[in-house]
Amino acid sequence: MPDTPFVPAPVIVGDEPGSFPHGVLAERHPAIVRQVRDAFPLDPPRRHALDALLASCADGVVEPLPADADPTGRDRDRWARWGMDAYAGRSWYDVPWLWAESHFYRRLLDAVGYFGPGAWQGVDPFRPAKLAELDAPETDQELAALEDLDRMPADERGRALLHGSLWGNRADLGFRLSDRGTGTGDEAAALVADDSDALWSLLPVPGAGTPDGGPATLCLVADNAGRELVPDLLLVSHLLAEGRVDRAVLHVKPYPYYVSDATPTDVLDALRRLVTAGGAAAAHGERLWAALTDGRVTVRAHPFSCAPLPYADMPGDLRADFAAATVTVLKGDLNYRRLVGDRWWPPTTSFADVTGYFPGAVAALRTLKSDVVTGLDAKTEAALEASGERGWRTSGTHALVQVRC
Ligand SMILES: O=P(O)(O)OC[C@H]1O[C@](O)(CO)[C@@H](O)[C@@H]1O
Repeated sequence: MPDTPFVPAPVIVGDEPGSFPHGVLAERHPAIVRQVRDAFPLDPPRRHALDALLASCADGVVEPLPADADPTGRDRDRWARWGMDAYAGRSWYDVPWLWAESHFYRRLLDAVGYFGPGAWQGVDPFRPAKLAELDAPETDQELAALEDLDRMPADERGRALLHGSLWGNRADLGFRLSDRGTGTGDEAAALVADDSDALWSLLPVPGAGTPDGGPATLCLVADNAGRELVPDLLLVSHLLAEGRVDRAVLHVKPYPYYVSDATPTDVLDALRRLVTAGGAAAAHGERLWAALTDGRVTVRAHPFSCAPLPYADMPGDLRADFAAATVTVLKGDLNYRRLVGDRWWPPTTSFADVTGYFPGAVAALRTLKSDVVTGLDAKTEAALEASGERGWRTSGTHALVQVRC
């Protein structure tokens, strides 16, 4: 914990035209609604509901969830606890951006009938795009590259797979057998912070023992399905194979979220993709299949994974899960925003300080796709600002590995 309390920076809201958050609310969300409307032969009630959401995105206010928002009413209660009463009736642009974005996805699922009853219950509106990504020829190529990876020394292979998982967050598997993939070329230069040595030291090979001498458990809080989840699974498989972890808990979303976020169904799709790929990819898939079967790997879809709140507000059972892990690795931009708080932190704000509340060791693997960043040294920040690259915070061209032990 920090010795001196730090002053939280302002929470990000999307009220400034021309800003990145404003663009997401004003342009990206309507585009997502149109994409979903075009992807399915939805019936008139659902098309009207999507049109109403489109109108609301343009100039509307946050509305309470309808009485039939979910069959049990439990999700409605959760949203009440998560701030609905405070934000209902206010403009999407005036409430915390994280809250507004998360709520948008909840409304979208309502509009398409995801929570039922009816034929559309449980139909993931983003599934066609997720499956197309898994079936893309690029995925074949990336899985084929695993054959060469298998011939590398284990440490090098581990680093390549870590970078694959990291850059997979840009939907770009990074374990290609080039300088980029192994982190010694362009992609290494694109790292604005790199604590990967600290991460490896938390998960030593057997014999060196875990820091507390007990079995090593990895919590991996996944982000996107498809071409991010595949390298995440490969990394877990590698860590199991090397004995660096004995168990892994994979946290995914309980329902479709932020377009491509992974759900339990997406885990099964990715696993099947590996198992049926043949060669080295299938060996990874089979290892994971066995580990799921005997309980060394478990999948959790905690409701808080779709909460519009920072992890600082996590409930006790989730806190206990993370506390029991040797290290919790959070993937992606959204998880990073929730980990450090979706705030206008000065980039040199200490990552250790802002994550001091998190139970146990924590690592972030993220490409930068929003304004939030912490833990940069002053030299790196100055170089990025001087580079003239306006989008370094938001374009996904830069990445970070940050660890708080
Ligand atoms: O998939 P990731 O890495 O979590 O990124 C999602 C990011 O995309 C956005 O939804 C829009 O760019 C951000 O708000 C969010 O942080």
